[in-house]
Amino acid sequence: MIVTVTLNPSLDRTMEVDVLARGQVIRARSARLDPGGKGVNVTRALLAGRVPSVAVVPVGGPEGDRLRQLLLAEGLTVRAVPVAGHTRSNVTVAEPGGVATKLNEPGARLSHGELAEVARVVAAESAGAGWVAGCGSLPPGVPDDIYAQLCRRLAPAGIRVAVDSSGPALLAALAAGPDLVKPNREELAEAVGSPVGRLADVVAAARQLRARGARSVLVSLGADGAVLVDDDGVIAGDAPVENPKSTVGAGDALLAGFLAAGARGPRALAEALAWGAAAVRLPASRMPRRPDIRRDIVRIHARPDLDQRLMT
Ligand SMILES: Nc1ncnc2c1ncn2[C@@H]1O[C@H](COP(=O)(O)OP(=O)(O)OP(=O)(O)O)[C@@H](O)[C@H]1O
Ligand SMILES: O=P(O)(O)OC[C@@]1(O)O[C@H](CO)[C@@H](O)[C@@H]1O
Repeated sequence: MIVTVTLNPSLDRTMEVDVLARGQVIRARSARLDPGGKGVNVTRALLAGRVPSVAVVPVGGPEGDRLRQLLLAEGLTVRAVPVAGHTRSNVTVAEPGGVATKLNEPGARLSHGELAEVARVVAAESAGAGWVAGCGSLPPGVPDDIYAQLCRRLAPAGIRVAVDSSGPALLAALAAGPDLVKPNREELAEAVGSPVGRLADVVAAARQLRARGARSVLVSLGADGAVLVDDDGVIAGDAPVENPKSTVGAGDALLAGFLAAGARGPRALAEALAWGAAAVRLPASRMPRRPDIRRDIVRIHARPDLDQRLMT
């Protein structure tokens, strides 16, 4: 069982346009609504891969009701904690070739009591779970060390914690020794305070995160694939996609695939890359189902070329 915690879930509205031009009225070719938020997407991907998972989310207002309905319609197991603020709506403007521009709201403030209730539900759901994944940005009112608190609370029970976040929330989590963190290239650069232009920079930065407390670091690198730095060393890989449709949620699918495959070694990295690539071939933040996943396109590099310059 994998429990996901999304403190700042969203309704994700995606509009397809020919070209995004600032200051213009742009007529969208199509619009769709998906349930969103990083942990929510991880549970959606796990469900599609038939891996048991439950999503814990605060929900509020008509937007929160809609989010809950969409999740239930997809067949997710959801523990929705009612809150006073309204669940946010995030907008993606999708251009041809998989170029996505995202506008993410800050999200509704969570009160101290609401956060305590979410924590109570997470603790209850986590009993017997293999992993708890804390994913995404923090809404107003939530302290930066919330993921660190999660690690400290669950570690004594032998429950492993994965954190996919950015900025101060990621930095604070490191100090509590998460079993896994999944930064993308920008989040990694921000965490170490220097750019990562080559694979060698990625590896050095990932080692820094390990030195600060993370057990394993899975870095997602867009079209450049992903790198895993853990107790066993460094492995990298990629899975080329010719016609990317949408990269939104690809990092969540990657994390889901990694956890589903045991979160260690080349097999888990390969599965992660297969799930990430499959998400990129689908529109908006649709999560891949089993038939969408192609393992034959994955390339694993046990001894990656560290001089390699990153493309994306
Ligand atoms: N253009 C692409 N071609 C092939 N694979 C891709 C491409 N873009 C992303 N991927 C796959 O998806 C994974 C996640 O992508 P990325 O690094 O953009 O994650 P992210 O920024 O965390 O995404 P999100 O926050 O939207 O979930 C990559 O590690 C890779 O496996
Ligand atoms: O604002 P955050 O929490 O960083 O990211 C939220 C979000 O952009 O992430 C998901 C894709 O990974 C989307 O479903 C959602 O809109």
